[in-house]
Amino acid sequence: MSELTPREIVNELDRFIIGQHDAKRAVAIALRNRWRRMQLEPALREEVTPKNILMIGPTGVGKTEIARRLATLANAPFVKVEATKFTEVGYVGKDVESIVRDLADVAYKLTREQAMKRVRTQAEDRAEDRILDALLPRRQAPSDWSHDPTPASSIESDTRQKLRKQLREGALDDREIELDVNMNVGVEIMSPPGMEEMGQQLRQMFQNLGGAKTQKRKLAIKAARPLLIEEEASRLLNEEEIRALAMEAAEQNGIVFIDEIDKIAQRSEWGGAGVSREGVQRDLLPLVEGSTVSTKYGPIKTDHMLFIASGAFSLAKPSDLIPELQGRLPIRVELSALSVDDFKRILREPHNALTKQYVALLGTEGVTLTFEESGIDRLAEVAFQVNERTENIGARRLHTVMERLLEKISYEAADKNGENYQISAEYVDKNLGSLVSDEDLSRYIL
Ligand SMILES: Nc1ncnc2c1ncn2[C@@H]1O[C@H](COP(=O)(O)OP(=O)(O)OP(=O)(O)O)[C@@H](O)[C@H]1O
Repeated sequence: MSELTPREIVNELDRFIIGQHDAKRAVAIALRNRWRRMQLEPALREEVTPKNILMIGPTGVGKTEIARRLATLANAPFVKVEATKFTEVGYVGKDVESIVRDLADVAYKLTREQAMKRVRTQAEDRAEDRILDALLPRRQAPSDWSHDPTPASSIESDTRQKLRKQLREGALDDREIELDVNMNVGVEIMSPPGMEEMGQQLRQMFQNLGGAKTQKRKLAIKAARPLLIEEEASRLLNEEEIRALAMEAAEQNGIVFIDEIDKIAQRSEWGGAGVSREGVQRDLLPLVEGSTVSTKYGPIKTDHMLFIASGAFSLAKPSDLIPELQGRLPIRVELSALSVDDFKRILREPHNALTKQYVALLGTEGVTLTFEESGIDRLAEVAFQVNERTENIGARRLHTVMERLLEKISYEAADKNGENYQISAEYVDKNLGSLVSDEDLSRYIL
Protein backbone atom coordinates (compact mmCIF):
# COMPACT_ATOMS: atom_id res chain seq x y z
CA MET A 1 0.00 0.00 0.00
CA SER A 2 1.30 3.40 -0.96
CA GLU A 3 2.32 5.63 1.94
CA LEU A 4 2.58 8.78 -0.13
CA THR A 5 0.87 11.87 1.24
CA PRO A 6 -1.69 13.66 -0.94
CA ARG A 7 0.88 16.35 -1.77
CA GLU A 8 3.44 13.76 -2.80
CA ILE A 9 0.85 11.98 -4.92
CA VAL A 10 -0.05 15.21 -6.71
CA ASN A 11 3.65 15.91 -7.28
CA GLU A 12 4.07 12.47 -8.81
CA LEU A 13 1.03 12.97 -11.06
CA ASP A 14 2.42 16.36 -12.08
CA ARG A 15 5.33 14.56 -13.70
CA PHE A 16 2.97 13.08 -16.29
CA ILE A 17 -0.14 15.22 -16.47
CA ILE A 18 -0.34 18.95 -17.10
CA GLY A 19 -2.88 21.01 -15.12
CA GLN A 20 -6.14 19.41 -13.87
CA HIS A 21 -5.18 20.18 -10.31
CA ASP A 22 -8.62 19.53 -8.78
CA ALA A 23 -8.84 16.05 -10.21
CA LYS A 24 -5.34 15.24 -9.03
CA ARG A 25 -6.17 16.44 -5.53
CA ALA A 26 -9.36 14.38 -5.42
CA VAL A 27 -7.66 11.13 -6.42
CA ALA A 28 -4.75 11.85 -4.10
CA ILE A 29 -7.13 12.19 -1.16
CA ALA A 30 -8.94 9.01 -2.16
CA LEU A 31 -5.68 7.12 -2.19
CA ARG A 32 -4.53 8.51 1.11
CA ASN A 33 -7.90 7.61 2.64
CA ARG A 34 -7.17 4.01 1.83
CA TRP A 35 -3.97 4.19 3.77
CA ARG A 36 -5.75 5.94 6.66
CA ARG A 37 -8.40 3.25 6.66
CA MET A 38 -5.82 0.50 6.93
CA GLN A 39 -4.44 2.15 10.09
CA LEU A 40 -7.80 1.78 11.84
CA GLU A 41 -8.82 -1.07 14.09
CA PRO A 42 -10.55 -3.83 12.07
CA ALA A 43 -14.11 -3.17 13.29
CA LEU A 44 -14.02 0.49 12.31
CA ARG A 45 -12.05 -0.28 9.17
CA GLU A 46 -14.97 -2.32 7.83
CA GLU A 47 -17.26 0.67 8.27
CA VAL A 48 -15.23 3.06 6.17
CA THR A 49 -16.19 2.85 2.52
CA PRO A 50 -14.37 4.68 -0.25
CA LYS A 51 -15.66 8.00 -1.46
CA ASN A 52 -16.00 7.35 -5.15
CA ILE A 53 -15.27 10.03 -7.69
CA LEU A 54 -17.11 11.46 -10.68
CA MET A 55 -14.81 13.15 -13.19
CA ILE A 56 -16.50 15.59 -15.51
CA GLY A 57 -14.67 16.91 -18.53
CA PRO A 58 -14.35 16.79 -22.31
CA THR A 59 -12.61 13.97 -24.10
CA GLY A 60 -8.82 13.70 -24.11
CA VAL A 61 -8.04 16.02 -21.21
CA GLY A 62 -6.44 13.52 -18.86
CA LYS A 63 -9.27 11.76 -16.97
CA THR A 64 -8.16 8.23 -17.71
CA GLU A 65 -4.52 9.17 -17.55
CA ILE A 66 -4.86 10.52 -13.99
CA ALA A 67 -6.65 7.37 -12.81
CA ARG A 68 -4.20 5.06 -14.55
CA ARG A 69 -1.13 6.86 -13.22
CA LEU A 70 -2.62 6.82 -9.75
CA ALA A 71 -3.04 3.06 -9.98
CA THR A 72 0.55 2.59 -11.13
CA LEU A 73 1.75 4.81 -8.33
CA ALA A 74 -0.19 2.82 -5.75
CA ASN A 75 0.65 -0.50 -7.36
CA ALA A 76 -3.09 -1.03 -7.45
CA PRO A 77 -4.97 -3.37 -9.80
CA PHE A 78 -6.78 -1.18 -12.34
CA VAL A 79 -9.45 -1.77 -14.99
CA LYS A 80 -11.16 0.60 -17.37
CA VAL A 81 -14.55 -0.08 -18.94
CA GLU A 82 -16.87 1.90 -21.15
CA ALA A 83 -20.31 2.05 -19.55
CA THR A 84 -21.89 2.02 -23.03
CA LYS A 85 -20.53 -1.46 -23.61
CA PHE A 86 -23.34 -2.77 -21.45
CA THR A 87 -26.08 -1.13 -23.48
CA GLU A 88 -25.10 -3.09 -26.55
CA VAL A 89 -27.28 -5.76 -28.11
CA GLY A 90 -26.91 -9.12 -26.42
CA TYR A 91 -26.23 -7.59 -23.07
CA VAL A 92 -27.37 -9.59 -20.07
CA GLY A 93 -27.60 -8.17 -16.58
CA LYS A 94 -24.85 -10.32 -15.14
CA ASP A 95 -22.30 -8.88 -17.55
CA VAL A 96 -21.38 -5.92 -15.37
CA GLU A 97 -19.87 -8.40 -12.95
CA SER A 98 -17.31 -9.17 -15.62
CA ILE A 99 -15.70 -5.84 -14.59
CA VAL A 100 -14.84 -7.34 -11.22
CA ARG A 101 -13.70 -10.58 -12.80
CA ASP A 102 -11.38 -8.61 -15.07
CA LEU A 103 -10.06 -6.75 -12.04
CA ALA A 104 -9.39 -10.07 -10.33
CA ASP A 105 -7.39 -11.21 -13.39
CA VAL A 106 -5.36 -8.00 -13.36
CA ALA A 107 -4.72 -8.37 -9.63
CA TYR A 108 -3.60 -11.95 -10.07
CA LYS A 109 -1.20 -11.03 -12.86
CA LEU A 110 0.21 -8.11 -10.88
CA THR A 111 0.69 -10.16 -7.73
CA ARG A 112 2.29 -13.01 -9.63
CA GLU A 113 4.69 -10.66 -11.38
CA GLN A 114 5.73 -9.19 -8.04
CA ALA A 115 6.24 -12.63 -6.55
CA MET A 116 8.19 -13.65 -9.66
CA LYS A 117 10.51 -10.69 -9.17
CA ARG A 118 11.25 -11.80 -5.63
CA VAL A 119 12.28 -15.32 -6.64
CA ARG A 120 13.88 -14.37 -9.92
CA THR A 121 17.53 -14.50 -8.80
CA GLN A 122 17.02 -17.86 -7.19
CA ALA A 123 15.22 -19.13 -10.30
CA GLU A 124 18.04 -17.85 -12.49
CA ASP A 125 20.60 -19.75 -10.41
CA ARG A 126 18.59 -22.92 -10.66
CA ALA A 127 18.09 -22.49 -14.40
CA GLU A 128 21.83 -21.98 -14.82
CA ASP A 129 22.50 -25.21 -12.98
CA ARG A 130 20.06 -27.08 -15.16
CA ILE A 131 21.75 -25.76 -18.29
CA LEU A 132 25.14 -26.81 -16.92
CA ASP A 133 23.73 -30.23 -16.10
CA ALA A 134 22.59 -30.57 -19.67
CA LEU A 135 25.98 -29.51 -21.03
CA LEU A 136 27.99 -31.60 -18.61
CA PRO A 137 26.03 -34.26 -16.80
CA ARG A 138 27.30 -34.68 -13.25
CA ARG A 139 28.64 -38.04 -12.26
CA GLN A 140 26.69 -38.24 -9.08
CA ALA A 141 23.96 -35.79 -9.70
CA PRO A 142 21.21 -36.08 -7.13
CA SER A 143 18.04 -37.44 -8.64
CA ASP A 144 16.16 -34.18 -8.32
CA TRP A 145 18.98 -31.73 -8.51
CA SER A 146 16.86 -28.74 -9.16
CA HIS A 147 15.47 -28.94 -5.63
CA ASP A 148 18.85 -29.41 -4.02
CA PRO A 149 19.83 -26.31 -2.11
CA THR A 150 23.54 -27.28 -1.87
CA PRO A 151 25.58 -24.42 -3.34
CA ALA A 152 26.85 -25.79 -6.62
CA SER A 153 30.23 -24.15 -6.19
CA SER A 154 31.29 -26.38 -3.28
CA ILE A 155 31.26 -29.51 -5.37
CA GLU A 156 31.99 -27.99 -8.70
CA SER A 157 34.60 -29.40 -11.05
CA ASP A 158 37.02 -27.20 -12.95
CA THR A 159 35.30 -27.91 -16.24
CA ARG A 160 31.94 -26.99 -14.82
CA GLN A 161 33.36 -23.78 -13.47
CA LYS A 162 34.79 -22.91 -16.87
CA LEU A 163 31.50 -23.67 -18.54
CA ARG A 164 29.68 -21.56 -16.01
CA LYS A 165 31.93 -18.63 -16.80
CA GLN A 166 31.43 -19.04 -20.55
CA LEU A 167 27.72 -19.37 -20.02
CA ARG A 168 27.57 -16.12 -18.07
CA GLU A 169 29.57 -14.33 -20.74
CA GLY A 170 27.05 -15.48 -23.34
CA ALA A 171 29.65 -17.49 -25.26
CA LEU A 172 27.44 -20.58 -25.27
CA ASP A 173 24.19 -18.88 -26.23
CA ASP A 174 23.84 -20.67 -29.54
CA ARG A 175 24.82 -24.12 -28.26
CA GLU A 176 21.92 -26.57 -28.33
CA ILE A 177 20.98 -28.64 -25.33
CA GLU A 178 18.37 -31.27 -24.70
CA LEU A 179 16.00 -30.56 -21.86
CA ASP A 180 12.91 -31.88 -20.17
CA VAL A 181 10.57 -28.95 -20.40
CA ASN A 182 7.27 -28.71 -18.57
CA MET A 183 4.34 -28.77 -20.94
CA ASN A 184 1.42 -26.73 -19.79
CA VAL A 185 -1.60 -28.91 -20.24
CA GLY A 186 -3.88 -26.11 -21.29
CA VAL A 187 -7.42 -27.01 -20.39
CA GLU A 188 -9.62 -24.00 -20.94
CA ILE A 189 -13.12 -24.34 -19.61
CA MET A 190 -15.66 -21.69 -20.42
CA SER A 191 -17.79 -21.31 -17.37
CA PRO A 192 -21.14 -19.54 -17.47
CA PRO A 193 -21.23 -16.25 -15.55
CA GLY A 194 -21.42 -16.88 -11.84
CA MET A 195 -19.98 -20.39 -12.12
CA GLU A 196 -16.31 -19.46 -12.36
CA GLU A 197 -15.39 -21.33 -9.24
CA MET A 198 -16.78 -24.54 -10.60
CA GLY A 199 -14.86 -23.94 -13.83
CA GLN A 200 -11.68 -23.51 -11.85
CA GLN A 201 -12.25 -26.72 -9.94
CA LEU A 202 -12.85 -28.63 -13.18
CA ARG A 203 -9.68 -27.17 -14.67
CA GLN A 204 -7.73 -28.30 -11.63
CA MET A 205 -9.24 -31.76 -11.90
CA PHE A 206 -8.22 -32.13 -15.54
CA GLN A 207 -4.73 -30.95 -14.72
CA ASN A 208 -4.42 -33.50 -11.94
CA LEU A 209 -5.64 -36.22 -14.26
CA GLY A 210 -3.10 -35.28 -16.89
CA GLY A 211 -0.29 -35.09 -14.33
CA ALA A 212 2.71 -32.81 -14.80
CA LYS A 213 3.74 -33.52 -18.37
CA THR A 214 7.28 -32.93 -19.51
CA GLN A 215 8.67 -33.19 -22.99
CA LYS A 216 12.21 -33.58 -24.27
CA ARG A 217 13.17 -30.68 -26.48
CA LYS A 218 16.35 -29.57 -28.21
CA LEU A 219 16.85 -25.85 -27.78
CA ALA A 220 19.55 -23.23 -28.10
CA ILE A 221 20.66 -22.09 -24.63
CA LYS A 222 19.48 -18.58 -25.46
CA ALA A 223 15.96 -19.87 -25.97
CA ALA A 224 16.05 -22.41 -23.17
CA ARG A 225 17.10 -19.99 -20.46
CA PRO A 226 13.85 -17.98 -20.20
CA LEU A 227 11.79 -21.19 -20.27
CA LEU A 228 13.82 -22.71 -17.48
CA ILE A 229 13.73 -19.54 -15.41
CA GLU A 230 9.96 -19.40 -15.75
CA GLU A 231 9.65 -23.07 -14.82
CA GLU A 232 11.93 -22.80 -11.80
CA ALA A 233 10.23 -19.61 -10.63
CA SER A 234 6.84 -21.32 -10.84
CA ARG A 235 8.18 -24.09 -8.62
CA LEU A 236 9.37 -21.56 -6.09
CA LEU A 237 6.04 -19.74 -5.99
CA ASN A 238 3.20 -20.64 -3.72
CA GLU A 239 0.16 -20.54 -5.97
CA GLU A 240 -2.36 -20.54 -3.12
CA GLU A 241 -0.65 -17.63 -1.45
CA ILE A 242 -0.53 -15.63 -4.67
CA ARG A 243 -4.24 -16.12 -5.21
CA ALA A 244 -5.02 -15.01 -1.67
CA LEU A 245 -2.80 -11.94 -1.98
CA ALA A 246 -4.28 -11.09 -5.37
CA MET A 247 -7.82 -11.24 -4.02
CA GLU A 248 -6.85 -9.01 -1.16
CA ALA A 249 -5.18 -6.54 -3.52
CA ALA A 250 -8.31 -6.39 -5.70
CA GLU A 251 -10.64 -6.00 -2.73
CA GLN A 252 -8.66 -3.46 -0.74
CA ASN A 253 -6.71 -1.69 -3.45
CA GLY A 254 -8.58 -2.18 -6.73
CA ILE A 255 -9.51 0.81 -8.88
CA VAL A 256 -12.36 0.56 -11.39
CA PHE A 257 -12.59 3.31 -13.99
CA ILE A 258 -15.98 3.57 -15.69
CA ASP A 259 -15.79 5.80 -18.74
CA GLU A 260 -18.72 7.38 -20.64
CA ILE A 261 -21.02 7.22 -17.66
CA ASP A 262 -22.86 10.24 -19.08
CA LYS A 263 -23.95 8.12 -22.04
CA ILE A 264 -26.03 5.92 -19.74
CA ALA A 265 -27.37 8.87 -17.79
CA GLN A 266 -30.73 9.24 -19.48
CA ARG A 267 -33.79 8.72 -17.35
CA SER A 268 -36.32 6.11 -18.43
CA GLU A 269 -39.10 8.70 -18.74
CA TRP A 270 -37.24 9.97 -21.81
CA GLY A 271 -38.27 6.70 -23.45
CA GLY A 272 -36.53 4.62 -26.08
CA ALA A 273 -33.06 3.37 -25.37
CA GLY A 274 -33.21 5.17 -22.02
CA VAL A 275 -34.77 2.11 -20.48
CA SER A 276 -31.78 -0.09 -21.09
CA ARG A 277 -29.46 2.72 -20.00
CA GLU A 278 -31.17 3.04 -16.70
CA GLY A 279 -30.99 -0.75 -16.51
CA VAL A 280 -27.21 -0.56 -16.76
CA GLN A 281 -27.10 1.98 -13.96
CA ARG A 282 -29.21 -0.33 -11.81
CA ASP A 283 -26.86 -3.21 -12.59
CA LEU A 284 -23.79 -1.16 -11.74
CA LEU A 285 -25.25 -0.02 -8.47
CA PRO A 286 -24.66 -3.22 -6.44
CA LEU A 287 -21.02 -3.23 -7.50
CA VAL A 288 -20.53 0.34 -6.40
CA GLU A 289 -22.54 -0.16 -3.22
CA GLY A 290 -20.65 -3.29 -2.33
CA SER A 291 -21.50 -6.86 -3.25
CA THR A 292 -19.82 -10.21 -3.68
CA VAL A 293 -18.92 -11.44 -7.14
CA SER A 294 -17.70 -14.94 -7.84
CA THR A 295 -14.49 -15.16 -9.84
CA LYS A 296 -12.28 -18.03 -10.82
CA TYR A 297 -10.08 -17.21 -7.82
CA GLY A 298 -13.00 -17.32 -5.40
CA PRO A 299 -15.64 -14.84 -4.22
CA ILE A 300 -14.55 -11.24 -4.10
CA LYS A 301 -16.10 -8.29 -2.29
CA THR A 302 -16.43 -4.94 -4.03
CA ASP A 303 -17.13 -2.88 -0.88
CA HIS A 304 -13.72 -1.23 -0.68
CA MET A 305 -12.84 -0.90 -4.33
CA LEU A 306 -12.47 2.66 -5.56
CA PHE A 307 -14.80 3.53 -8.43
CA ILE A 308 -13.97 6.48 -10.63
CA ALA A 309 -16.71 7.30 -13.13
CA SER A 310 -16.07 9.74 -15.92
CA GLY A 311 -17.89 11.50 -18.70
CA ALA A 312 -18.15 14.68 -20.72
CA PHE A 313 -21.72 15.44 -19.55
CA SER A 314 -22.28 17.80 -22.45
CA LEU A 315 -25.91 16.72 -22.93
CA ALA A 316 -26.85 14.78 -19.82
CA LYS A 317 -26.10 16.15 -16.34
CA PRO A 318 -24.86 14.24 -13.33
CA SER A 319 -28.34 14.79 -11.88
CA ASP A 320 -29.73 12.64 -14.71
CA LEU A 321 -28.10 9.60 -13.15
CA ILE A 322 -30.37 7.59 -10.88
CA PRO A 323 -30.24 9.08 -7.38
CA GLU A 324 -28.72 5.99 -5.79
CA LEU A 325 -25.78 6.11 -8.18
CA GLN A 326 -25.36 9.86 -7.73
CA GLY A 327 -25.13 9.24 -4.00
CA ARG A 328 -22.40 6.71 -4.52
CA LEU A 329 -20.26 9.14 -6.51
CA PRO A 330 -20.07 11.94 -3.97
CA ILE A 331 -16.84 13.56 -5.08
CA ARG A 332 -17.30 15.64 -8.21
CA VAL A 333 -14.35 17.10 -10.03
CA GLU A 334 -14.33 19.08 -13.22
CA LEU A 335 -11.48 18.86 -15.66
CA SER A 336 -10.99 21.83 -17.90
CA ALA A 337 -10.60 21.85 -21.66
CA LEU A 338 -6.95 22.19 -22.67
CA SER A 339 -5.62 25.51 -23.99
CA VAL A 340 -2.86 26.14 -26.53
CA ASP A 341 -0.51 26.78 -23.64
CA ASP A 342 -1.45 23.45 -22.07
CA PHE A 343 -0.66 21.77 -25.40
CA LYS A 344 2.73 23.46 -25.45
CA ARG A 345 3.48 22.22 -21.97
CA ILE A 346 2.19 18.72 -22.74
CA LEU A 347 4.62 18.52 -25.64
CA ARG A 348 7.55 19.66 -23.52
CA GLU A 349 7.20 18.83 -19.85
CA PRO A 350 5.83 15.39 -18.96
CA HIS A 351 8.30 12.69 -18.15
CA ASN A 352 7.02 10.78 -21.16
CA ALA A 353 6.40 13.81 -23.42
CA LEU A 354 5.77 12.95 -27.06
CA THR A 355 8.76 14.98 -28.22
CA LYS A 356 11.05 13.02 -25.90
CA GLN A 357 9.60 9.75 -27.15
CA TYR A 358 10.24 10.59 -30.81
CA VAL A 359 13.77 11.83 -30.11
CA ALA A 360 14.54 8.54 -28.36
CA LEU A 361 12.86 6.36 -30.97
CA LEU A 362 14.68 7.95 -33.91
CA GLY A 363 17.88 7.98 -31.86
CA THR A 364 17.88 4.19 -32.11
CA GLU A 365 18.38 4.61 -35.88
CA GLY A 366 21.26 7.03 -35.39
CA VAL A 367 19.06 9.98 -36.43
CA THR A 368 19.28 13.14 -34.32
CA LEU A 369 15.97 14.91 -33.98
CA THR A 370 15.89 18.31 -32.33
CA PHE A 371 12.72 20.19 -31.51
CA GLU A 372 13.25 23.93 -31.55
CA GLU A 373 11.14 25.95 -29.15
CA SER A 374 9.41 27.63 -32.08
CA GLY A 375 8.67 24.24 -33.62
CA ILE A 376 6.98 22.94 -30.48
CA ASP A 377 4.91 26.10 -30.14
CA ARG A 378 3.78 25.84 -33.73
CA LEU A 379 2.88 22.16 -33.36
CA ALA A 380 0.71 22.97 -30.35
CA GLU A 381 -1.02 25.76 -32.28
CA VAL A 382 -1.67 23.51 -35.25
CA ALA A 383 -3.14 20.77 -33.04
CA PHE A 384 -5.34 23.31 -31.30
CA GLN A 385 -6.59 24.75 -34.60
CA VAL A 386 -7.44 21.36 -36.00
CA ASN A 387 -9.37 20.54 -32.82
CA GLU A 388 -11.34 23.75 -33.19
CA ARG A 389 -12.12 23.30 -36.86
CA THR A 390 -12.92 19.62 -36.88
CA GLU A 391 -13.62 17.64 -33.75
CA ASN A 392 -12.13 18.40 -30.36
CA ILE A 393 -10.35 15.25 -29.26
CA GLY A 394 -8.18 17.02 -26.70
CA ALA A 395 -4.54 16.09 -26.27
CA ARG A 396 -5.02 13.04 -28.46
CA ARG A 397 -4.73 15.48 -31.39
CA LEU A 398 -1.09 15.98 -30.53
CA HIS A 399 -0.47 12.33 -31.33
CA THR A 400 -2.05 12.46 -34.78
CA VAL A 401 -0.40 15.74 -35.69
CA MET A 402 3.02 14.63 -34.51
CA GLU A 403 2.76 11.31 -36.31
CA ARG A 404 1.88 13.10 -39.54
CA LEU A 405 4.68 15.62 -39.14
CA LEU A 406 7.35 12.98 -38.64
CA GLU A 407 5.97 10.38 -41.02
CA LYS A 408 8.59 10.95 -43.71
CA ILE A 409 11.51 11.01 -41.30
CA SER A 410 10.19 7.89 -39.56
CA TYR A 411 9.91 6.06 -42.86
CA GLU A 412 13.36 6.93 -44.05
CA ALA A 413 15.23 6.89 -40.73
CA ALA A 414 16.73 3.45 -41.27
CA ASP A 415 18.75 4.83 -44.23
CA LYS A 416 19.62 8.14 -42.59
CA ASN A 417 22.08 7.14 -39.90
CA GLY A 418 24.08 10.17 -38.72
CA GLU A 419 21.65 12.78 -40.05
CA ASN A 420 20.20 15.71 -38.08
CA TYR A 421 16.70 17.08 -38.32
CA GLN A 422 15.68 20.40 -36.78
CA ILE A 423 11.98 20.78 -36.18
CA SER A 424 11.39 24.51 -36.42
CA ALA A 425 8.20 26.49 -36.92
CA GLU A 426 9.03 26.68 -40.64
CA TYR A 427 9.43 22.93 -40.80
CA VAL A 428 6.01 22.46 -39.21
CA ASP A 429 4.39 24.99 -41.55
CA LYS A 430 6.02 23.48 -44.59
CA ASN A 431 4.91 19.97 -43.74
CA LEU A 432 1.51 20.55 -42.22
CA GLY A 433 0.45 24.00 -43.43
CA SER A 434 -1.54 22.91 -46.46
CA LEU A 435 -3.30 20.16 -44.50
CA VAL A 436 -4.33 22.51 -41.74
CA SER A 437 -5.79 25.13 -44.05
CA ASP A 438 -7.86 22.56 -45.90
CA GLU A 439 -10.63 21.56 -43.54
CA ASP A 440 -11.66 18.45 -45.46
CA LEU A 441 -8.12 17.18 -45.62
CA SER A 442 -7.47 17.77 -41.94
CA ARG A 443 -10.63 15.88 -41.08
CA TYR A 444 -9.16 12.79 -42.69
CA ILE A 445 -5.47 13.16 -42.11
CA LEU A 446 -4.80 15.03 -38.88
N1 LIG B 1 -3.50 17.21 -19.08
C1 LIG B 1 -2.75 16.34 -19.77
N2 LIG B 1 -1.42 16.28 -19.62
C2 LIG B 1 -0.67 15.40 -20.32
N3 LIG B 1 -1.17 14.54 -21.20
C3 LIG B 1 -2.50 14.53 -21.41
C4 LIG B 1 -3.35 15.42 -20.70
N4 LIG B 1 -4.62 15.20 -21.08
C5 LIG B 1 -4.56 14.20 -21.97
N5 LIG B 1 -3.30 13.78 -22.18
C6 LIG B 1 -2.89 12.71 -23.09
O1 LIG B 1 -3.92 12.52 -24.06
C7 LIG B 1 -4.28 11.17 -24.19
C8 LIG B 1 -5.74 10.94 -23.86
O2 LIG B 1 -6.00 11.29 -22.53
P1 LIG B 1 -7.03 10.49 -21.59
O3 LIG B 1 -7.04 9.05 -22.00
O4 LIG B 1 -6.72 10.77 -20.18
O5 LIG B 1 -8.40 11.14 -22.01
P2 LIG B 1 -9.77 11.20 -21.21
O6 LIG B 1 -9.90 12.54 -20.62
O7 LIG B 1 -9.89 10.04 -20.31
O8 LIG B 1 -10.82 11.09 -22.40
P3 LIG B 1 -11.97 9.99 -22.63
O9 LIG B 1 -13.04 10.30 -21.69
O10 LIG B 1 -12.36 10.21 -24.05
O11 LIG B 1 -11.33 8.65 -22.42
C9 LIG B 1 -3.33 10.39 -23.30
O12 LIG B 1 -2.28 9.91 -24.11
C10 LIG B 1 -2.78 11.41 -22.33
O13 LIG B 1 -1.47 11.12 -21.98
